[in-house]
Amino acid sequence: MLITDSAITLIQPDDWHLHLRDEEALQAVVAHSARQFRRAIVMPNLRPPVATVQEAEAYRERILSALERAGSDAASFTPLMTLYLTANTTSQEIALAAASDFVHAVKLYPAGATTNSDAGVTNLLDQCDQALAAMEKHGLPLLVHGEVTDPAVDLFDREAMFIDTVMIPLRQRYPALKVVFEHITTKDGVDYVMQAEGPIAATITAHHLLYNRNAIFTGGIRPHYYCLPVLKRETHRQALLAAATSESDRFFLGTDSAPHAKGLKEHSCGCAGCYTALHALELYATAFEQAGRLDRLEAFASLNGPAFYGLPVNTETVTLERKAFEIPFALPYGATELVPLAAGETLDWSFAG
Ligand SMILES: NC(=O)N[C@@H](CC(=O)O)C(=O)O
Ligand SMILES: [Zn+2]
Ligand SMILES: [Zn+2]
Repeated sequence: MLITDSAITLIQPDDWHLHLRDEEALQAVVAHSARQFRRAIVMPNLRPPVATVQEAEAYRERILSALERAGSDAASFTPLMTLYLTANTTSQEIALAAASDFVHAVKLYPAGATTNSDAGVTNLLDQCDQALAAMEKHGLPLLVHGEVTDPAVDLFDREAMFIDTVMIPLRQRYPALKVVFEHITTKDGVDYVMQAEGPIAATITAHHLLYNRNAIFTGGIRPHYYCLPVLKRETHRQALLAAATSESDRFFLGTDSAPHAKGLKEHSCGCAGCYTALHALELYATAFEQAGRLDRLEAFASLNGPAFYGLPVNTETVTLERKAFEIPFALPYGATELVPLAAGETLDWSFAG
């Protein structure tokens, strides 16, 4: 990694948690991720979900075709596919996934926890024993949206509650299962991942490193800062920043870039998700610089993820220049528009390729 007053050059990063959607939405966003990242773990929460290896293969083809249509070099971006865990996921399907060279993980959505999670699992340990045992056996990681869905539990406590009621019993029953605690948002999540035994890691988004929950309510309600798990208080943001910039190799980059049409965000019941694929590395660099730890960006963005997934580190490098980047107010999104996170604001870093 090379850091000067005017630029940072690092091994090309990967995005270990990304929503690419499908059809015209996919077409609108895929080139943004391919511009900055070499690979991305692609979330399977389509409608209907990507639940089988065959469906993942077809989705992968659609992603590669969209890239070509967007004029990107399809060989320069590798979508790493995931399966959506359901009560019907069989151990045979897990074996097929593990044997394939393009499915890299299985995603747990607790039913009702987030966007397109209604096909998800209502009771993980009761419903998914065969699949989890097979994943543990084959070394296929489980990616977890770690929030309980009990409406009686306060929205801001759902991640902490998940650790005690699901994560700990899950990892007791399957101690060799590789688990990624996705988009962690709390000090509780950080503390758990830091001290837990066995194969566990966590992704952290740029928005959870940059903002606390006040961002959702600054001078009025700001739907483009609403995502799940929801932004938390400042003490939690500080814990996330400390973890991301720490010596621990258990934390890595996952944007959770989650596009929703402008009209569905600015709505009486607005969708959860922040769009960051356009300017992901600029946002992460801003957060790491604020912490005075730009020197830790490469490990977080480019080294820790491949190590956990057992994949090679990328060979290309990318450069960020210290040059103002004005975030557009809106981007084309099929027949509608997409509002990127922090639209209209200016960042100190620009991606230079
Ligand atoms: N993060 C979000 O707020 N939304 C994601 C789903 C998810 O990752 O939970 C989406 O698909 O829109
Ligand atoms: Zn999620
Ligand atoms: Zn997500």
